[in-house]
Amino acid sequence: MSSNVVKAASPLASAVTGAMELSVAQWLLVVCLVAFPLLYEWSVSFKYFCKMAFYNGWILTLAILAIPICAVRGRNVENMKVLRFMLLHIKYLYGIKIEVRGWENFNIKEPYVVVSNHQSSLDLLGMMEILPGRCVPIAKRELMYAGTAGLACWLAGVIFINRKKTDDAISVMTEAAETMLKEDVRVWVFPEGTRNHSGSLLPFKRGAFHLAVQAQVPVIPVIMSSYKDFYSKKDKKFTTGKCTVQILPGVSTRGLCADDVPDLADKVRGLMLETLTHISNESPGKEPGGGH
Ligand SMILES: CCCCCC/C=C\CCCCCCCCCC(=O)SCCNC(=O)CCNC(=O)[C@H](O)C(C)(C)COP(=O)(O)OP(=O)(O)OC[C@H]1O[C@@H](n2cnc3c(N)ncnc32)[C@H](O)[C@@H]1OP(=O)(O)O
Ligand SMILES: CCCCCCCC/C=C\CCCCCCCC(=O)OC[C@@H](O)COP(=O)(O)O
Repeated sequence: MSSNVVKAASPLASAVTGAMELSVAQWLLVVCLVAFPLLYEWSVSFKYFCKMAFYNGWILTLAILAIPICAVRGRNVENMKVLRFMLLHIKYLYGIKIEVRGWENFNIKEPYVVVSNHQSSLDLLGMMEILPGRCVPIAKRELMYAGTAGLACWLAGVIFINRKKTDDAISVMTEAAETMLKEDVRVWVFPEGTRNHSGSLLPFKRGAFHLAVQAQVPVIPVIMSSYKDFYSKKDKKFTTGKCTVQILPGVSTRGLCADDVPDLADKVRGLMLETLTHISNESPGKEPGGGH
């Protein structure tokens, strides 16, 4: 008898469950199709979080494609080209126009050290726009553990340093000076040592300049203009916009020794700060050196 009741109730129960499932699905659909775009347009910070989440998610996804391609060659600086070409389109997805000035300053055959300002993880876009051949960035060790992106970076020869252990970091960079010459490799360093979105430059760490002096290669400063018009982590703002990337002429280190490093670092920082101020304050549409 009781089994009959269960039998009779079960079609009803499954109908109720089905209706509930449907309504949950419908709710999800409403959230996705209506609430999400409304919230996206209405809330500047929601848009910011979505765009940043997609940025990181998309890089992690692209890395899944990049890993097998890079793995064929093993750990090799030539793999940086693969990452570069896979990342170049992201600026279009985000409506960021990048204007590069001073390309000719990269026309040096031998190795050099690139130093650039570091505002946010979006710097990756400016970096990939101009990354010279056989050039690897120096990155904090934590990035190596960023899932698929970390593995892709490792395969592309990114040099990881442990910022918590100065001696280790210095010995990795000293080794890099030898590798640069032996294997004809260029190195990209963010001498501020951390992200800085103040519109100015933090005091420079000296590792990049020791590296250049030890290898006796030029330092090429690269400055990416302030993102303030389209991106602010503090205000949770992320719109479309324009960024100017200026490559400055190389600063020679020939004949310099370790004692000259502080002056070299100060000189390069001065040049970069002047350029950063200049390119970040140009009114939109105005050409460099314009004003007539
Ligand atoms: C398609 C899919 C793609 C998937 C993924 C794709 C993703 C990416 C693609 C690749 C792109 C990756 C981009 C990654 C960007 C990441 C950027 C970063 O992580 S920035 C953070 C790390 N970088 C740095 O920190 C570099 C700058 N730092 C330094 O140069 C530092 O000096 C140091 C790290 C070497 C040491 O720092 P610290 O422990 O703070 O000590 P200091 O006070 O700076 O130095 C102590 C003294 O030592 C002297 N010194 C420094 N270096 C050397 C050296 N090489 N030789 C001799 N002496 C050295 C220094 O001058 C100090 O002495 P003093 O007397 O005070 O001058
Ligand atoms: C399964 C593990 C999942 C891990 C998820 C990690 C999510 C990260 C995903 C993608 C990585 C995007 C690569 C961006 C490269 C830019 C790196 C960057 O800008 O690092 C910051 C560093 O320069 C300075 O660090 P701090 O400002 O000192 O802090």
